[in-house]
Amino acid sequence: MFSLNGTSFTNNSLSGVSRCLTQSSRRVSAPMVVVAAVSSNGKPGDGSVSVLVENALTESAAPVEMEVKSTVTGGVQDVYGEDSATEDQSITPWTLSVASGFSLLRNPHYNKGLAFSERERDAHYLRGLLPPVVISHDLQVKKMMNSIRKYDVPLQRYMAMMDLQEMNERLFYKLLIDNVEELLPIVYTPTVGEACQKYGSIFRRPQGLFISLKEKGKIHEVLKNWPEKKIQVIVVTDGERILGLGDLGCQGMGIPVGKLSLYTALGGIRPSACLPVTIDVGTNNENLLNDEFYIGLRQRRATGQEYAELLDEFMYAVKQNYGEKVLIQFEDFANHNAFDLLAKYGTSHLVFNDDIQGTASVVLAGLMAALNLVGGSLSEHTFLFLGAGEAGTGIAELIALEMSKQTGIPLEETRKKIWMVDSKGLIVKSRMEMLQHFKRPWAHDHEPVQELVNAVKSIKPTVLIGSSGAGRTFTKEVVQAMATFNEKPIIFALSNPTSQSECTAEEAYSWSEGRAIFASGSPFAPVEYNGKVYASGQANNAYIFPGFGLGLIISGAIRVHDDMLLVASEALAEQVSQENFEKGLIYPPFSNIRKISAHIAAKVAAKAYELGLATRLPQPKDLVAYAESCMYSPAYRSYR
Ligand SMILES: O=C([O-])CC(=O)C(=O)O
Ligand SMILES: [Mg+2]
Repeated sequence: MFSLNGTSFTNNSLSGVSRCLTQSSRRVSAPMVVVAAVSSNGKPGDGSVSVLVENALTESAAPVEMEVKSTVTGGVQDVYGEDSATEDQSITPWTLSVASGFSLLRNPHYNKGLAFSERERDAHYLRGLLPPVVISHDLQVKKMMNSIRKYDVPLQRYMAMMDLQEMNERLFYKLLIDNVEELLPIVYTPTVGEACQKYGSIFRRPQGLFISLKEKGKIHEVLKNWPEKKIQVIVVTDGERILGLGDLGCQGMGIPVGKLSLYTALGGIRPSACLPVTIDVGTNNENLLNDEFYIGLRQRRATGQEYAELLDEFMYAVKQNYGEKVLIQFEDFANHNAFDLLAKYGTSHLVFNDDIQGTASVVLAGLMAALNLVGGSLSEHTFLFLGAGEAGTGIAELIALEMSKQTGIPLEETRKKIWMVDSKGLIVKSRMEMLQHFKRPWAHDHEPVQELVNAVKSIKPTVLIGSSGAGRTFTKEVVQAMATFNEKPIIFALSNPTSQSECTAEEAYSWSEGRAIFASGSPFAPVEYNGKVYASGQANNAYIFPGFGLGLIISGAIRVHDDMLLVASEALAEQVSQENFEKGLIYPPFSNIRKISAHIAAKVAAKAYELGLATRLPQPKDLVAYAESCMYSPAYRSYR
């Protein structure tokens, strides 16, 4: 037992410490959690207890350290844990794990490797377990980047990053944040796509929860097996449409893991609040079914009622375990489920489909910015999509909505400025009967047209967007056609990873004689054409979802609304500087992403308050500053 500000606590009631601190200390203003309480003399018994507290929302703000003189009779040494009670009293108030010595070095959340100070080495039984040198966090980053750069193969770099995440979480995030432009293509598209294809062979330790048909009826209990209790964001896939790579079944797990590492690095959500989930209902991928190293259920995909029941059980178990403010991001579901799931759970849960809504918001932002280069308003442009799935129709709908808001013209009319080509050609009224429901709003009056190039010549779009998942479909003829009737054709090749991109940056610039305004879903290196260097933007939902999620969390939003997507687009477009425009860029550099995310979060949160969907009251006055103050920092905490 020990006492703090006149209140006594036992080992297992440390949650009380944070409440006491929150109530009584003037140094602690935001909701705080106790993250470590240790006796500084290193022995059970009398001594002083040093308590570390930090912002309960996102493990942000430099941790406040308080020295508390007290009597420790129960041996409160080397106790680490997190209090989840600050936010939601219904969740188990205190979880603790004991780590010192060797096990502290093996615990990725608390391990600092060679950065443990002399005092910490004494206090935590680390003497002899580490070589004598003590190095700084910055030097650790430099050292790690040095060794990662020695690998020539991107997948090896990916595996080195995953190993680091398992070894020292704060070093992993500092590396990612400090070198975001270099490491994004490793932990995210395109390399994450290859990692998913080979996930069975490279799988080492679970990084998220696998919920398969075997877990039916037990999902509530399965969620309890996850070590973290205070979850704020779940990214879930069923692996049926991983990027543009198709059905990768259970091996799709790389996607939720990658997306959530960006939630932390780019959006400042604390790692322990993130839960990657893969729902395994089987796979229709014959290669995987015949692969002896495949890690998923060896059966064809369950569909219909069996599928719906598993998803339903999952959705309700999530709400039961984590409350109604947990954000569930659907990722890389096939079209036929993605739209239905969003519609079904959009009114009962805080859900967001990144491929439909996140992609839409990022593309709309790029278009808003591109208008600065090409002129005209959104409704003066004509759009043609190749691919009428989640991304294509999601983007189209958001563009139509924005046009309608800007002009007052009804949505049914603004949609007529947008055309789509799918695998059967131009979507036209005569095909209506045979069309899936999400394609129907885009069936306009026109003769049937089979080929994309003929559709381009006939519709004469000012903007061409590829969202088909099929690579190399913007041929020379297509790009040249765009360049004949547009001074500056806007061309977005959104499909991922790079192998599925509709065309390369080099093709877009050379075939349009350097006139295209080009952006792609996966990154391309700058291109030299006729002595001039062209850098293109990455129209990837990674610009939006981290800040969007942060905005929902800091406002305590209970539902996602389309107007939040529109303000997120505006916030992103506002971050494109004059200097960026001068280089022909329509997206800001990723190196500014945390600032960008804070701006997106502030606008999304403001919209949540305006719409009456926010529950965290009162509304902070300066939402940008508040968002920034809530963001997770990978700085090491000192354990004294
Ligand atoms: O993951 C990415 O790079 C973008 C995305 O959501 C997808 O392609 O499905
Ligand atoms: Mg996706």
